[in-house]
Amino acid sequence: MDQIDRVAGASPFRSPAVPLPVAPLAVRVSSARLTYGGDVLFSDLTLTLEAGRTTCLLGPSGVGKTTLLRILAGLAEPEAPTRVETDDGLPLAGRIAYMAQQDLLLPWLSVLDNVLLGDRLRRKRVTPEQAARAAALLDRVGLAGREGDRPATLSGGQRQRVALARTLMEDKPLVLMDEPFSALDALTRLRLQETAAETLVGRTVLMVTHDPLEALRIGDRLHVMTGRPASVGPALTPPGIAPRRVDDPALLALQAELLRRLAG
Ligand SMILES: Nc1ncnc2c1ncn2[C@@H]1O[C@H](COP(=O)(O)OP(=O)(O)OP(=O)(O)O)[C@@H](O)[C@H]1O
Repeated sequence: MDQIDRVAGASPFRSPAVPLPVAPLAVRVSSARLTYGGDVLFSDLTLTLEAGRTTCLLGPSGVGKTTLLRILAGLAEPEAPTRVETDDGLPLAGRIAYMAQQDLLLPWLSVLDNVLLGDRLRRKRVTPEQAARAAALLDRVGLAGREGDRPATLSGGQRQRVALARTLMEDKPLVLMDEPFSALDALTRLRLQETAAETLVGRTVLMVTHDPLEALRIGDRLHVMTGRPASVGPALTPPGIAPRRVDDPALLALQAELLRRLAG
């Protein structure tokens, strides 16, 4: 219980969240259609991401959650009449931070340089302020002191934390995360849910997860995706502000409802 109380309270990582000035952005995917080899994965699927809110997407393995995320990221090509729209009418390109299921760290770069990868790819000079922010994020994900190490010397969970720090480092209004905490032990997972919730305040986030309690802790809108062709069910909206306590009775009641929806 002590440990649960601790993770339900203040974050044990030392550095404060780094507030980033981005305007909230609402995004809507509608009439989405995608087929793989004649198999209709989804047809006429709609999902709305409210501005500045965290939407969690759950559903059975293989239903199409990653594919939907990849459509938003511009990495999968949907078919007509799919529409991806933003409330400011501007394209999404260049305004997305994407954390894939695989950590996608570059093995020849240090941990710190992997966190700074976005700026490197944009060929921008890394300022001392950015390097300090990257180091602070590594501290927040529990990797202080590992800045100079290569990814190969880290465990799977540590690599996933570097990928999370890299995603949090990106100053983007839309953040897409595909099972970002799946490789972590239970307590680290709870702590990093808090770090993500605190650091992503004000961003529009879509997070895929298989963990109902995780979705209830940090999601504002929870959707279950089911069926073939798949559809996205109505939102479940946990009360209060993320990160919510794991022992909140309201969350436990909603968890039962979520499991019912997952069971179909
Ligand atoms: N590039 C591809 N070519 C052909 N089929 C694909 C491709 N990508 C995904 N699929 C198929 O589409 C379906 C949905 O895959 P997707 O990865 O989106 O599911 P998911 O819900 O994210 O699953 P999981 O929870 O296991 O990650 C699966 O049947 C998968 O085999």
